[in-house]
Amino acid sequence: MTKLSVNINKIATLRNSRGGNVPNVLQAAKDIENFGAEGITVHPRPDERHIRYQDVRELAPAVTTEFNIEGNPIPQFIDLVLQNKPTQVTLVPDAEDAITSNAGWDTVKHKDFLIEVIQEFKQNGIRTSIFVDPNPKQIEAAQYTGTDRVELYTEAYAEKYAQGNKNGILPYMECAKVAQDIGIGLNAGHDLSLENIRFFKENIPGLDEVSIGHALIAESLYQGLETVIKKYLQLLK
Ligand SMILES: CC(=O)[C@@H](O)[C@H](O)COP(=O)(O)O
Ligand SMILES: NCC(=O)COP(=O)(O)O
Repeated sequence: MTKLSVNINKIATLRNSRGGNVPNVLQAAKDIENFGAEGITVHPRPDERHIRYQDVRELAPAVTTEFNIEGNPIPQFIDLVLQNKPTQVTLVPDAEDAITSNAGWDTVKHKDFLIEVIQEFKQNGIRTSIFVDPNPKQIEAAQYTGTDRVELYTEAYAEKYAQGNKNGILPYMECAKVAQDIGIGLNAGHDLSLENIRFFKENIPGLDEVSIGHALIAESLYQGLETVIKKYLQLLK
C-alpha cells in the first residue's frame, strides 16, 4: 500500500497572499486527514514564503497521521525538526532562491554531511528520507548514509508523461529495484497528479509514500469551482 501525504505549502501560499488566516492552514490539515489522507507534508523555506516555521509548530501536535517536514538541513531547519519531532524528515538540497525543489542530493559527494544529519534525526526517533534524482547510483550510495528511505524526484517522469512519453518511468523502475535489493524504503514526489499517478504506482513496486501538493491543490480548485459558483448564484437570487 502506498500512503498519500498531502503537501499543504500551496494552501499557505494562498493565505500569505492576503495576510490574515484564510484559508486556515491548520484547519485544512485536519480536514485533509479527515478526508482520508495518510500524511501531511510541509516544506518550510528560510524566507517563509509558503509554510512558516510557526505553522510547523502548530501543526506538529495537531497532525494525527504522518507528519513529514521537507527541507534543506541548514541549522535553523535542523532545530525546527528536532523541536517538533515529525514522523519523517525529508532532506532536500534546494537553494534559498529556488522557486521549488529542482534537484536531488548527490549522495556520493555529500555522504559525510548526510551521515551526520541523518544520525542526529534518527537518534531523535525521526524517520529520514533523502530526495534524489532517479539515478540508481544515487540510491546505492544513499544506503551508506544510514537513511531509512529515499524520495525519488518525479519531475522528469511527470514532464515526459505529459508529453505522451511513457518511457520516462524506466529510470524510476530501475531505482525501485535497487531500493528493494538493498532494503531501503521508497517515497516519491514532485509534479505527481491525477493524470500521472496511476501509471507511476502500477510500475513502481514497493512504493511506500507519495507526497503531492501543487497538482492536488490545483485539481481541488478546479473540481470545486462549479459547486462554489452555484452556491453564490443561489445566494444572489
Ligand atoms: C521536495 C519536493 O519535491 C517539492 O515538491 C516541494 O516540497 C514542493 O514544495 P513547493 O510546493 O513549496 O514548491
Ligand atoms: N515531496 C514532494 C511534495 O511534497 C509535493 O510536490 P508537488 O506535488 O507540490 O510538486
